[in-house]
Amino acid sequence: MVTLQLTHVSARYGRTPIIQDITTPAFQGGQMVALLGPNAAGKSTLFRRILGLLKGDGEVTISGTSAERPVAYMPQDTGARAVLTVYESVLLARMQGRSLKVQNEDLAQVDRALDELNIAVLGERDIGDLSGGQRQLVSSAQALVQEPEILMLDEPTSALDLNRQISLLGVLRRLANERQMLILVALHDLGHALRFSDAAMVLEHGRLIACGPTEDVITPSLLQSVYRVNARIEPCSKGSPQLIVEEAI
Ligand SMILES: Nc1ncnc2c1ncn2[C@@H]1O[C@H](COP(=O)(O)OP(=O)(O)OP(=O)(O)O)[C@@H](O)[C@H]1O
Repeated sequence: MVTLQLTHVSARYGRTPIIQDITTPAFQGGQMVALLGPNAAGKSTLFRRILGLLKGDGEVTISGTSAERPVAYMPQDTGARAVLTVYESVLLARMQGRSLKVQNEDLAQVDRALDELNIAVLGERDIGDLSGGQRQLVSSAQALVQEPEILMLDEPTSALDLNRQISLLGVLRRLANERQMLILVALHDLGHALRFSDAAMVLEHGRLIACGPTEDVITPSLLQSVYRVNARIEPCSKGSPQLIVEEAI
């Protein structure tokens, strides 16, 4: 099974340190891990460091994989401008790093990714003509179609309506289990993190200040000190934890 572990990981832009000394337990395939923290905490920077796009001290250890490209990444900026249809753009994402010849399996995986995300009807549309939310779902499909063992998504729900936010996170949750895929997902909605993720990591000013089972990590005191809101967490009638925000402080 794939695992990902960070040991004293740092990253900088030029001379400015952004991420500092991050050490995590070994996250495993099948887990959904929420990457949390306020704006500018360093979430996207940590993704880039894990991908090897940024250098820095420390070790990013990925083990238990035989794939040449075990990681797929959906960046936050999904400003797609190429003149491609949705189907072509997802197929192109699939073919990155593979042989040039498109096999039936590649086409089947494109259909599967579009179906999973409920966007098969958009297949023939030009990506440049899509709405922001539609484009964001296509970006998720572009990452998913690569059949990664580790899937990293940077705020994949930020442009989606409520139905699609819940649907997407539910699909990801299921796929993590079915494919024993490790999903790392940056989220601003802590209610979604509570509902869908097994574990959470919280960054503040580039440092990891909490990491563990989500319900242990998202507490009223963390909400106060890191997110600067007064909030409480109460079970809903079905027993799952709900976040109730009272005020910004
Ligand atoms: N290319 C860059 N060059 C220099 N500084 C950068 C660069 N990209 C990001 N930063 C800085 O690094 C810090 C962390 O940014 P990052 O995008 O990782 O935060 P984030 O937690 O993903 O934020 P958000 O929730 O707003 O998306 C910020 O202060 C940002 O201004």
